[in-house]
Amino acid sequence: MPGKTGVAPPTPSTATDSSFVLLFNGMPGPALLIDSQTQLIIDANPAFIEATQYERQQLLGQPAGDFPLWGHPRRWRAMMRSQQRHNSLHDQPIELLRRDGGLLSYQVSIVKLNQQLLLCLQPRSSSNASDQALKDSRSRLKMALEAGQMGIWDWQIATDALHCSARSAELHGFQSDDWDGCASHFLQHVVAEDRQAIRRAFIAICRGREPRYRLTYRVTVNKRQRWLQATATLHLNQQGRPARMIGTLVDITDQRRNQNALVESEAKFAILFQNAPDPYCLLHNQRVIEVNQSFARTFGYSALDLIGRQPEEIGLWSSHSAHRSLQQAARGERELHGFTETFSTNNGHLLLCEVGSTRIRINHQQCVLFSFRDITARTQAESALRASEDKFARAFKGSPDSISISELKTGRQLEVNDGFCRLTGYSSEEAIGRTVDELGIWIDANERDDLIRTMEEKGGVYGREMRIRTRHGKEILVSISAQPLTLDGLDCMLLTARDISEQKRIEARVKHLAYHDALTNLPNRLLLSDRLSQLNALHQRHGLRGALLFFDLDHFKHINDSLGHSCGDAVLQEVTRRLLCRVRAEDTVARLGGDEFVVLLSGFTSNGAALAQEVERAARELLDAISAPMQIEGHALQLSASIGIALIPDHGDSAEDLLKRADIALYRVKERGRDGIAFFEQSMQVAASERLAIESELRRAISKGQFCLYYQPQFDYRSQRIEGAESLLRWQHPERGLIGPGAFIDVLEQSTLILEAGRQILHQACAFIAELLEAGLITPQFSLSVNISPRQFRHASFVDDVLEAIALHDIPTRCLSLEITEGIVIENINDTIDKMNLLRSHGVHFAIDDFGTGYSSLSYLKQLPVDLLKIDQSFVRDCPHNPNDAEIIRAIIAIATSLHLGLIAEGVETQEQLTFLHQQGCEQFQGYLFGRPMDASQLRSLLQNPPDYAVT
Ligand SMILES: Nc1nc2c(ncn2[C@@H]2O[C@@H]3COP(=O)(O)O[C@H]4[C@@H](O)[C@H](n5cnc6c(=O)[nH]c(N)nc65)O[C@@H]4COP(=O)(O)O[C@H]3[C@H]2O)c(=O)[nH]1
Repeated sequence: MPGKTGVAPPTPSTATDSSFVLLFNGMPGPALLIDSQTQLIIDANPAFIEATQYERQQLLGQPAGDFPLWGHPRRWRAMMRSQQRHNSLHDQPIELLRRDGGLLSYQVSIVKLNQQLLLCLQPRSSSNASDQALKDSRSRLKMALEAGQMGIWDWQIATDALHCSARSAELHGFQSDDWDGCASHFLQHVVAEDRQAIRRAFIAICRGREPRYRLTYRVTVNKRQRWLQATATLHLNQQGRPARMIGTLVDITDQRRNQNALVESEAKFAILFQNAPDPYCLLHNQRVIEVNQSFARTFGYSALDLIGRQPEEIGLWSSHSAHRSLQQAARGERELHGFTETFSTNNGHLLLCEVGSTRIRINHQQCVLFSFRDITARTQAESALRASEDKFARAFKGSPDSISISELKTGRQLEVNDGFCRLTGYSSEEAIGRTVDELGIWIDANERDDLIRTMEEKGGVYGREMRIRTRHGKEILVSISAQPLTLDGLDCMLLTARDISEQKRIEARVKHLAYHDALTNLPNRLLLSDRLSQLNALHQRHGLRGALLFFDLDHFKHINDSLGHSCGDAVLQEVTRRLLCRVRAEDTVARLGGDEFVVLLSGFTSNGAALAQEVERAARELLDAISAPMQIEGHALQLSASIGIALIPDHGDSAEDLLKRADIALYRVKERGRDGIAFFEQSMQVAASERLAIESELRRAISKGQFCLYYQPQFDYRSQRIEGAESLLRWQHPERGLIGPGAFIDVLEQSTLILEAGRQILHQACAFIAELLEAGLITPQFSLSVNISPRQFRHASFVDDVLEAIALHDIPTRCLSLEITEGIVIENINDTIDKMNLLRSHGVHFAIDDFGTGYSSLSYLKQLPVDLLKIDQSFVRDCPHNPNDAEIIRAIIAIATSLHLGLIAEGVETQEQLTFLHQQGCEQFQGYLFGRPMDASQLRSLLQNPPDYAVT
C-alpha cells in the first residue's frame, strides 16, 4: 500500500515480529534475511531450507557471501555492491548451490529493511511452466496469507488499479471476495488524517527514500475503528521508475491495544513504583534491580547501596526465622501475601512490616516485586487501642459509678454496668434495649434533651446535678456527666451518674459546721460576723441600735479540770439553753469557743443612758439566768459570769471592733473580781493599748535578752549563815533602766510570753547555781528558789523544761527550789500533784509562796509534795504589833510543824520582826534585814565575804 504514517516501522532485529515472521516463513519461494553491514545470515525461511537442504541452525550467523550457497560467489558480491548503490535489486539471476552440490537457478529481488536485507528468490524456468509455477506459488501464498489472516494487495501506480485479496477487501470494509478498483476508492474508510500519512509515505518510497514500506493506519468500518498494518515493496519498471507496489495487510487492532495497554501499564508501573508510599523492591535473579524512594527512606539505604546486591548481603532478612519463606519468594517459587515479619533498617531499627511478593514480567524479564508496609506504628496503635478498649471495658465494668451507653436519638440503652443496676434498681436485662422513657429514669424528659444540647455545644457535660427515679420510684439526686460516643457508626451518649445524696448531706453538714459550734450548735464567730453585717444594714435603715455582750464563765476551767470535760460540755450546753431561753428570736447567741459566748441584742430604739440601762437590764437578766443553780451529772453547780458590753454602733459596727471592745470591757470586769458587767469606755481602750504596747516591748526584751535575775539572800538562824537565795526577775530596759516585776509580770502572765521568759529564767538560775558551785561559794545544800507562774506550770512542757535546764547545767537537783502559789495548786490539784511528784522524784524542791493569802487548806496541803512554806510578807510587816497577823503566823507555823514542812518568813526588815518570828519557831528569814535583791556579782561578794549578822 502506498503511504506511511509518522510512526517509524518496527525493525525486525530478529525475525520475531509476528506478522513478518508469518509472512517470511509462509513465502512460497526461498527467502533469506541478512545483516546489511556484516552480511551475516539472520534467518532463512522453510522454502530456502528445503531448496538448499541445510539445517536452519547451520545457516544462522554465517556470512552470506562466504558460505557455500552461491554458484558464482563473484556474481553475488557484484550484486551486493549494486544493491548498496540502488538500495534494492529486482529479478537478478542467481545460482543457488545446494548442500549436495546441485545448482538451482533463481531470480533474486533484494529489499533493504533498515539494517537488514531481505532476499526473495523465484525459480527461473520456461514460461508455461513458470506460469503454472507462478499460479501454484500464488495459491500457496494465498493459503499462507489466509492462514495468517493476512491480505495482499497489488497496486499499478500508473493506472491506480488496485487488486486486493478478499481478506484485504474485508479489512477495508468491503464485502466482495477479491477486490478490484482504484486505490483512492479503496482508501475511503481510512481515517482522514492517516490517509494523508499514507500519501506522504508513498511519495517518500517513490523518491527512493524508503525502499520498504510498512505503516500502520486506522480504518473505520461499521463505526468501529481498526488498526491495520500494511507492508509493501516497490517494483520499478525497465526505466527504473516506480511501477507497482505489492504488499500485505494485517489487522493489528488487538496487538495494538495490547501494546498500548502494555506501554501504558509499564509507564504506570514505573510511576506507581517510584511514588508508592509503601516501600517497594524489585528483584531479578534474586538481586535487587530497583527500589523505590519509600524503600530507601524507610530502610535507610540509598538505591546505589542496594542495586545489584542480594537482600541477604544487605542484611535485610538474613537473620530471620522466616528467611526461607522470603528466599523462596525472592526466587519466585512462591508469592507472599500479608506476611508479617520484623526487619532491621540500616541503622539497626526494627520495623514490623507486612510483606507481599508477586512475580512480574518487566521488559521481558521475570522479576519479583516485594512490597513492604511498615505496620510498627499501626501495630502499636492497635495494641494501644486494644489496651485502651480493655481499660475502658474494665473501667466500665468495675466502676462504682453508674455508666450507661444509650443511643442518642432514641435513648435506647445499649450497655449498662453494675453501677447502673445498683443505682437504678434495674437489671441489665431489663434496661438494655429499652429507652430511657420506657424505663422512666428521667423525672423530666426535657432534661435529657437539654443535656444532649449542652453536650453537643460544649463537647461534654460534667457534674450536672439532677434527680432521677429508680425502679422502685425513689428519687435520687445524682451528679451526671455525659460525653458523645460513636459505636459502630451510631451516635451514642456515654452517661456517668453518681448518687450524691449522701455527699450533699455531708456538704450541708460541713457548711453548717463551718458556721456553727459543734457542741452547742450555736452560730460561731463567722456566722456572728455575718449576722452583725445584716443587723447593721437593718439598723441603719430603721435608725435602731444594738449591743454585743461578751460572756466569760468565771472559773469555768476549774469545772473542766476538776469534774472532767464531759461535765464541762454539759455545763456549756446548759448555759446555751438558758441564754437561748432569755433572748428574743431576732437576737443571736453565739459561742466563740471555750467558755466565751456572745449575745447580740438588736432593735433598740433608745440611745444614750436609756439604751445603756436597757442593755444593762438585759445583761443582768442573762447573768441571773446563768447563776441559777444547775445539776450536771450529779453535781450541784452554781456559775457566775462576766460580761463586757459594746454598744452598736457607738462602739463600732464590725464584728472585729465590737468583739475587741467588748473584750476590753470584759477585762475590766475580771480585774474587778468577775461576776459583773462593764460597758466599754474609751479609757479602757487606752489601758488596753498600753498593755499591748508593753506586750510588744516584752516580746522584744525576751528576744534581746533584756531579762536578768536578781538574788535575795535567805538567812538560816541555826547556822547563822546564808543558806539560800530567791531569784527575782528584773528587766534591764534600754531607756527606763532596771524595772521590777510588778510592772510587767501580769502582762507576761496573761500573754504566752511567760512561757519563753520562764524558760530563760530557769536557765539563768541553773547556770548561776553551777557557777557558784564551781567557784566553791556554795555547797550542794544551798537552795536557789525560782518563781513559777501559773501559766508556766500548767504548760505541757513544764516538767521537761525544768529537767532540761538542770541537766544542761549539770547541777544537783536539790539546789533548785520552785516557788508556786496557792492559786496554781487550786486550779487543778491532780495535775499539780502529778507534776510536782515527777519533779520531786528527781530531787527538785517546792515552796508554797505567799502562804496564808489564799486558800491555805490543810486538806490539799497534805497531798502536796511540798518542802517549804513561805510566810507572806503582808503578815510579817505588822506581826509584832498586830495580834491578827501574829495569830496567822502562829497558825502557819503550827501547820508547817505538824506537816513536817520547812518554813521561811519573807519581808523581814526589822530586828523586832525577826525576834517575834524566831520566838514563834521560825528559823529561816528573807528580807531587807539580811539583804535586798542584788545582782549576781553582789551575791557572789556576799557569799565570799559573809557579813557577821550577829542575830540574836
Ligand atoms: N517591802 C519589802 N519587800 C521585800 C522585802 N524583801 C523582799 N521584798 C520583795 O518582795 C518580793 C518577794 O517576791 P515574791 O513574793 O515572790 O513576789 C514576786 C514574785 O511573785 C514575782 N516575781 C519576781 N520574780 C519572778 C520571776 O522570776 N518569775 C515569776 N513568775 N514571778 C516573779 O514578782 C513579785 C515581786 O517581786 P519583787 O518586786 O522582786 O519583790 C520581791 C522582793 O523584792 C522586804 O524586806 N520588804
